[in-house]
Amino acid sequence: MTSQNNPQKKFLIAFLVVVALLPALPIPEYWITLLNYIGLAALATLGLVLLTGVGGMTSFGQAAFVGVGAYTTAYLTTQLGASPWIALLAGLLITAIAALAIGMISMRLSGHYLPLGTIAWGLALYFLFGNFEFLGKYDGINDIPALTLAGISLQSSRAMYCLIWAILMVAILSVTNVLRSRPGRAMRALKSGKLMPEAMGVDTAWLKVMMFVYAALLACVSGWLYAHLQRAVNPTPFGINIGIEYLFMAVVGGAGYVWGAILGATVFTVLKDVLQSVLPKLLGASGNFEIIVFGILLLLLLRHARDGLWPLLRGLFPAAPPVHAPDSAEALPQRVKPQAGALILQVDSARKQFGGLVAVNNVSFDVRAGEIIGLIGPNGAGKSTTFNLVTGVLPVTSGEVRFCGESISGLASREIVKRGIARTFQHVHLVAGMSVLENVAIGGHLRSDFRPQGGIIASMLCLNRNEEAKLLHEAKRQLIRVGLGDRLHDDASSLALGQQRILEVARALCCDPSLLLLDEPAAGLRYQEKEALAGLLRKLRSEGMSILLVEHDMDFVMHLTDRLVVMEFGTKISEGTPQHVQNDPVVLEAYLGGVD
Ligand SMILES: Nc1ncnc2c1ncn2[C@@H]1O[C@H](COP(=O)(O)OP(=O)(O)OP(=O)(O)O)[C@@H](O)[C@H]1O
Repeated sequence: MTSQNNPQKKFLIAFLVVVALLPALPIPEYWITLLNYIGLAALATLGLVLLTGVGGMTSFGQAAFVGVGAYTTAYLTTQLGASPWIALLAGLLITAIAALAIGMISMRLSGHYLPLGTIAWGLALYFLFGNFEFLGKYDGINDIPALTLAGISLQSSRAMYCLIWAILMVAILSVTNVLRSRPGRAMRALKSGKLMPEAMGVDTAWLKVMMFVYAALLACVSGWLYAHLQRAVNPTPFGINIGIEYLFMAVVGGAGYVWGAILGATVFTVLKDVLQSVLPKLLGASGNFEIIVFGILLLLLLRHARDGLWPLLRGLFPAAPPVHAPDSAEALPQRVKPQAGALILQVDSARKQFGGLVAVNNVSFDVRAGEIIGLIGPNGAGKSTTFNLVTGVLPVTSGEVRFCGESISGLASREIVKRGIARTFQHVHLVAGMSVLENVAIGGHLRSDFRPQGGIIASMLCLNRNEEAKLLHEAKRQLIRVGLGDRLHDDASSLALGQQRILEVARALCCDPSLLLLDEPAAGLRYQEKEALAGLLRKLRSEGMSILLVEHDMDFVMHLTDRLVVMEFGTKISEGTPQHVQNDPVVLEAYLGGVD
């Protein structure tokens, strides 16, 4: 541990001591009960932080999974006499299966269809609880036994407080561990869309389902605790309006921050409690007036503090230490690179039609190992479309793309990067709020000992230290290689555009590619930045890297590339050395409208 993280550690220890000592202090029972409900709500909200705040997937159905946990233990303990701890395992299993099934359908929805989908299954589960005879219909199930742990009864609310907050702290720690590791970096990358994470080898659809299951399991534990605290369940606390309340807590606390779950749950629960007792007295009538106040507060919050309250308070607390790369670590395995001059990429009569428009018309060219090839042409010539055919963003209409002799036509981006083609983007795709080092580490997503689910579980339990050390060390090595070794811990979005593009090259290098594909790397760069980028690409070529770049900047490509492929109206019109292309009348005609 460095001295840098000592204040953070001290703050955390102080917080944990306060949380642990609270039940021993002469605090009124009422406050302990309120703290219990805050803890339960924070646990369910933590799942939404992961799902909505980190992953960008809005769910109104979180309360339904709280219900699954609560009803499973209520039924098994009262009707079958099962131990509550066995019932917890059963609840987790049922939740995992249900969330897997629901997630596989709803996580594929995008835009407003996803929240609508979550409302649909949230309502469905609510009515299921209320209509099954064996679950007591709308009356629910009573006489749920109190929990016992190692022979000690947890009947009192102070005893339940200890269990609820201990579980909440473990959950916070597990989510924090995940978010600071390989699968967590992929999760954090999801918010900006799936294009970049898929290009780094992330199976985004599966990762979203895993996040959904993780969030549902947290809700299930909250429901299990609720049932044994309340000793009775009915469908009301698991309805869609409570799902909206959890979402409200996540937004109020700060949907992108794990500690925002506790803050949001505290603010909401306390405010609701106060408003429910004050407003009827003030207005002289009974009713759910607090909902009107919450609506107004939410509007004000979204207007003035979109990221919730936690970012406003965060400055008062010591910052979390940045993720560090170790000075030495075992090297990650590297693929065997093709011999210099070997044919690695063959674009063979590739054609792409968008309806009646032929964007790429039977284009053929090759790339050999150790070459820099430029793909140029006027606006609308079909360069980006060709780039997308090679990187798997678009499928070819006809023709073939082969990499190292294997056909890659029709493969998804994440399959193509697996084979050794890594890319950068015309409009840089970096994860804001994440350090330069962690952004580059996303490139090493596939270079892991763990498969996706295994990776999440290993990260939760801190079993991934060795893997993380190797990965972060590799990211640091690539950053030093491209000349950004002194910016490791800066926020990636604080870099100048030229450095951001170089960062993208480092991230692509972290994929261990045989071929680098760069989409307009010089776009928007100043002269010195272009010089620095060209110098880096020459250095990579001298180290044996093959590079294919799409570019508009003639000066940049003429001084850098070994060969150029020129396109116009979707067709290849010339190919050869920069000198040859520069003097080709067909090219001059395309660019300047004639040799004169
Ligand atoms: N998804 C799409 N749907 C329909 N038409 C498209 C699509 N993508 C590209 N096109 C069309 O295909 C043609 C080639 O576009 P493309 O973006 O590949 O050209 P480009 O050479 O990269 O141009 P620029 O240099 O301006 O980016 C254009 O006429 C464009 O409008």
